[in-house]
Amino acid sequence: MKHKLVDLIAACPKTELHLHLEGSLEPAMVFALAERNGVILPYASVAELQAAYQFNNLQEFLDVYYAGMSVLLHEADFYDLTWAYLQRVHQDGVVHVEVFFDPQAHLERGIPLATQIHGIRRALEQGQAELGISFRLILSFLRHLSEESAFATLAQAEDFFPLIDGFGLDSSEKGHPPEKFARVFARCKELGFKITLHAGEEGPADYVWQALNLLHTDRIDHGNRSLEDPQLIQTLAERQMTLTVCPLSNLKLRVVQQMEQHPLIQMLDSGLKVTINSDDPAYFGGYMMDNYRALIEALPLTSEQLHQLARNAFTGSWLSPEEQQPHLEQIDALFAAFQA
Ligand code: HPA
Ligand SMILES: [Zn+2]
Repeated sequence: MKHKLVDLIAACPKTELHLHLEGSLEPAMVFALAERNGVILPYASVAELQAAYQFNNLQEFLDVYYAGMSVLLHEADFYDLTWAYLQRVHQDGVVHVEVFFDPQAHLERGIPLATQIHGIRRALEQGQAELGISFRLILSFLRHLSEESAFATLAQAEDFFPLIDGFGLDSSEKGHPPEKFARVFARCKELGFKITLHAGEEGPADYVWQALNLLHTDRIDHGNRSLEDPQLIQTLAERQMTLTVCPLSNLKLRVVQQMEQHPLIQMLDSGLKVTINSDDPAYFGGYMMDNYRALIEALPLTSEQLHQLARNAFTGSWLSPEEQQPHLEQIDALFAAFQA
């Protein structure tokens, strides 16, 4: 039975709404780019690097994540990274992606924004043309840095506004609440951009409240700790706020202790609009279908719940209703055929 549900979701068109491009940097590519760019790595082999992928919390992961991206120097590196990701998720039936990149982490290393954006966009446009994968690109601010740094990055991004679809907030959550960035995100919204904020991954439910009511976010990334606050659950459900949940990430970063304990079904039963995403697939053990497979294995998910998850990914995306429609029709037809 479970394998039939896996086959069903595999056949569906899927969208990924929570993906850090730098988190799709596979160990083999770290080594290939290190060699190409003459970067000396503190690891002797792919296996040794992979052995470092044991995390007790978000910060332990972030330390390895920022170290890993030190091999990204040239436009071609950002292109190769993004193109490898698109080719990989094409195999998983992903037809639309809304991906983050972390420009401050590269600017700090002296990599110009133009280098980053042109490499990423070249791959995204090729993915649209050759793989039929539509996309949105989200510039994410690092919350462990200051709001001034975010404002400076926004100023640098001005020349590239036509190439950017929205702004995000990621990195070390605890001690860096959304309110720290209230002014810069107000400016992003004034400029007409969508925003999506990591909140309630490790940080408290109050950070999710701030993201909603103070920053007027268009989406919540993770949001797991919302479940600690019944009033917040009700508000998120009433507003049909999209939550981008990342099951394998949650397991690897110990947001949940076992996949069997993942609160996904509780979230669905509470009326929350949740979606399935891979976050940093090179570090957390898998891409889109690996996340679905792990959930289907561990939880008593019904086909109705999977249908809801598949639809939420599109209705929670920044595609127009007209762009969503054919994908939703295809999903509905696949589930109707399954249930018949
Ligand atoms: O899961 C994450 N949380 C916060 N920051 C991040 N940066 C990359 N991945 C993550
Ligand atoms: Zn994330």
